[in-house]
Amino acid sequence: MSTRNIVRFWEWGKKIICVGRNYADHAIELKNAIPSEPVLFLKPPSAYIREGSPILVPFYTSNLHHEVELGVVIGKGGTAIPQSSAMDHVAGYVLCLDMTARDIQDECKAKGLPWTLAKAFNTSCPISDFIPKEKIPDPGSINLWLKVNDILKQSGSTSQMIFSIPFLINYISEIISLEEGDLILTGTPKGVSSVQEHDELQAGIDGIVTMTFKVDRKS
Ligand SMILES: CC(=O)CC(=O)C(=O)O
Ligand SMILES: [Mg+2]
Repeated sequence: MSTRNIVRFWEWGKKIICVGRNYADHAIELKNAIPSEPVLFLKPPSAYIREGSPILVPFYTSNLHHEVELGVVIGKGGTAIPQSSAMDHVAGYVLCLDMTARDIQDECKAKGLPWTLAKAFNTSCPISDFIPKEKIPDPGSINLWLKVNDILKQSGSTSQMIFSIPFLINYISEIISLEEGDLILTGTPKGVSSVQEHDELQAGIDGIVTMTFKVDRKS
């Protein structure tokens, strides 16, 4: 691993690779088929925000959704990384929100267009502090939750993921080489819902981290 400080990986401008429909209960709530292979899409590094900065509602949506997800921070790059050594490439984790303009995503799906406008806008990837790998010995068995204005909306265990973290690292790195500082969003459990200007989103991983973000509209 390099001497760069991985705890500020979001400043490096590396890739954000997102996995969709990785929890059957979420695929079902949106009436999507349960995938037999991972569904992948990308966000640009300009999507990152940290606590203290607001989530900005894009002007073109009237249905912005939260999706709480475990993010995997890559510490050592590679291509076609075998599942057996995949966890050696992980530096740590972050809690992430995959903010999604659901109305636009539905339109894109209907027209067979990519999800860029729905998923990749500025502020669409709020993240927590970096969590070193040692703090989560079993990332396949942690509980993620999200509240909107103190009301619990999402609560799910990473044990419900269809594709495990080693499987995803292998699958993604066969297609897109992974680099130090890349982030993989591993999908969201059920309970996604609409957020409005002035809402407060609080999310956490039980016993590990919490984070809070306000929703605002660009003036
Ligand atoms: C339907 C989606 O938006 C897929 C997605 O991002 C997920 O986490 O699942
Ligand atoms: Mg998602």
